[in-house]
Amino acid sequence: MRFVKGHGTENDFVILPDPDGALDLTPEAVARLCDRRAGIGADGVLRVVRTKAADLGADLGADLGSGAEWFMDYRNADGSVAEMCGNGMRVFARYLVDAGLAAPGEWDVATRAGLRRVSLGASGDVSVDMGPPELLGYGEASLAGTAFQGRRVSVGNPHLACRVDGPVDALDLSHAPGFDPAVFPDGVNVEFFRSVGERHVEMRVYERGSGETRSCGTGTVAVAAAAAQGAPGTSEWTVDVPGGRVTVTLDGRTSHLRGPAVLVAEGETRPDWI
Ligand SMILES: N[C@@H](CCC[C@H](N)C(=O)O)C(=O)O
Repeated sequence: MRFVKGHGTENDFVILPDPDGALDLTPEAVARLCDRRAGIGADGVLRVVRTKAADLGADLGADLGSGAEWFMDYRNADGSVAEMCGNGMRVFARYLVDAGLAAPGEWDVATRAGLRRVSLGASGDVSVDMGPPELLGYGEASLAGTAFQGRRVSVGNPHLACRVDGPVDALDLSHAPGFDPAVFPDGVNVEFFRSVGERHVEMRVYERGSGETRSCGTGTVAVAAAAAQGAPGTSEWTVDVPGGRVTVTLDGRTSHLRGPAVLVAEGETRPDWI
C-alpha cells in the first residue's frame, strides 16, 4: 500500500492514494497505520478516492457526485469515520496538487459533510471554505473533576468550545474530557481556548477518535465562532495551537480556514505487515 505522510500545524495524517476505490480500508487497518509505535503514526488517515469510485451510499453520492472529482475519506486514529477534517482538507489539497492530480487554483472537494472549496497555489498556505459554523447552544465537559462550560458548535462535525481563564498549557488533557452522551450522542471534539489579544486566541483540543492533537482545523473554526458569539460583520481570528498558527475568517455567511500543509515522506507498507 503506497502512502504519503503529511501534516497541517502538526495535525498529522497518513495519506492513502486510492483513486479507483480499490482499498478495503477496515477500522483495524486504520488504527494500525496510525499507531505511533507499531505503525506509521498519525492522528488520522486521508484516503484519496475519486468521488465516482467512492462507496458513498445513495444520498451522499447523489449530493456530491457531480460537484467534485475527489472525495476526502477521513478516518480518526481509532478507525472511526468523521464527517470533516479542516487540517486534513488542506493536506489533502496539497497532496492532489503535488501529485499532479489537480492544478493549483480553486476547486471543490467532496466530504461526508458536503462540498468544501479549497484555494491554493503551487506552494504555500492552503485556504478552505469551511461553510457556516452553527452555534447550537451550550454544553459542558469535565476534566479531572472540574466542569467547563462551552458553546456547542457544528462545523460539519461536533464541537464543544470552552473558554478558560488561565493558560491552556496548564490543562491536563492526558485523559478524555467527560461529557453527557445525551447531549452529544455521536461524541464530541472538545476545545479549550483563552483570549490572548484582540481576535487572537490560544487553544488546545481533545479530538473524538484521536485524543489530544496538536491542532484541529474544524476546532479552530468552532473556537473562532464561539469567541465571536455571532457578532455581525467580517472578522479575522488568529488561532494559536500547540502545532502552530492558523487564521479563521468569519463573515456571517461562511468561514475560511487558512494555514500550512506540509508533505514530509512517502513510502510503501510491507504486504506482510498490513
Ligand atoms: N483534526 C480534524 C478533525 C478530525 C475529525 C474529528 N476528530 C472528529 O471525529 O470529528 C480537523 O482538523 O478538523
